Amino acid sequence: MSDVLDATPYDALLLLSFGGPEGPDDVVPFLENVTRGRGIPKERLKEVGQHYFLFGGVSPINDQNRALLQALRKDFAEHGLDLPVYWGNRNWAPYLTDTLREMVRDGHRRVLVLTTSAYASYSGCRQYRENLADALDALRAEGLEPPRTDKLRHYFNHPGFLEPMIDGVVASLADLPDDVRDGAHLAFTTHSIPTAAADTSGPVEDHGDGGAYVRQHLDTARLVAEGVRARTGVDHPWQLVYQSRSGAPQIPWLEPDICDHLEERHAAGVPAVVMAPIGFVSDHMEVLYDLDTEATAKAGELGLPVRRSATVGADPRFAAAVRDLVRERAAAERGERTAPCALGALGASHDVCPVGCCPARAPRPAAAGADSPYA
Ligand SMILES: CC1=C(CCC(=O)O)c2cc3nc(cc4[nH]c(cc5[nH]c(cc1n2)c(C)c5CCC(=O)O)c(CCC(=O)O)c4C)C(CCC(=O)O)=C3C
Ligand SMILES: [Fe+2]
Repeated sequence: MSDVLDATPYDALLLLSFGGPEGPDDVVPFLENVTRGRGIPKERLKEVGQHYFLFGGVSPINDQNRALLQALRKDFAEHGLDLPVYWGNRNWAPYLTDTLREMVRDGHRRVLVLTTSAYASYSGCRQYRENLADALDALRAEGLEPPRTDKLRHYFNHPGFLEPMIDGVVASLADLPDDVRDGAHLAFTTHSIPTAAADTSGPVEDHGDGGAYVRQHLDTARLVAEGVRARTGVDHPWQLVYQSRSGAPQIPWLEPDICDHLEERHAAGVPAVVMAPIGFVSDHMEVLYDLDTEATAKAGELGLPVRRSATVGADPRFAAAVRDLVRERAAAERGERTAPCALGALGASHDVCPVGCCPARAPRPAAAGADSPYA
């Protein structure tokens, strides 16, 4: 008997991502899409526009998602998982609403959603769910019956997400000069968010003290550091630090920033640092500019050797992890008992975001959660 993976009751997977510009003319409209109603200072927007122009106005994120799409389709086909995979973005073409419309026209009624964000937080989870709700509303307004959408759980602690990052850090360490390698510290980086958003991230019982956002990242960081120690035999000191801060300066965001951290490590006599962007799924613009350009230039001024390790991108192990998450969720929806795969101290996170999970500053409808207005 050939192995067939049952995705029932789901009939399609939607890869839901951020989106990014694909040429100079896209940059300003893209930034307008991202920042609509978010209160980002004009100066910051000009600055971030320059980051994109430095790379010809092209974010690598769309090609990275095309590669992930291919990796998922290949993995599913090779493992008997008959589930078509679609791709839509929050902030740039292919837009989520257009993709969902195509999915409905293709007859899909039960859609499983994979976001390119592994952790809890308003920006990394609920905002995707709000945009999903907007898209479902748009379809309804067009007279189409919106499909039911469910979101895959956070995968920060899935081995298929961790293992490629462990490889990445090991490779970056190997790339450092021999005389500084063993003394290198690891700086695990993620997107800074307002501390108020961090403190209310995840389910209500996790709120306070950085919330699920910080706790999940600390678990990922520890698992990667342990994986690296198992491979190299060296216990590299590590810290979780932040990057890509925006917003008004008087509002507190998570700190320290990677650049301040590099300065502090250098002053403390640390001989080298590997920057590991565990907060991101691919080497997109926040990685290419904020780490490879800005933080690397800062390290250069200090004379501190640094390397930046790779994100998971389209690694086949990540694609296999997605297949595992689909299998697990489909079985759970069918009422079967499953053993969710998750490492670390926190265990597998919830399948359905509960009421009060990662609340917005101004409440808006969100799909694919316990407070969803949709079935
Ligand atoms: C947690 C988080 C993730 C990780 C989870 C996930 O991946 O979703 C993430 C990813 C990304 N963020 C991205 C780009 C931007 N984020 C911005 C602004 C903001 N991000 C925030 C948070 C996050 N962002 C926040 C709290 C803001 C402030 C405004 C607000 O409260 O909404 C801005 C506005 C300008 C600026 O201020 O930087 C831009 C252009 C891109 C695309 C990169 C590319 O093009 O390759 C990606 C993948
Ligand atoms: Fe962002």
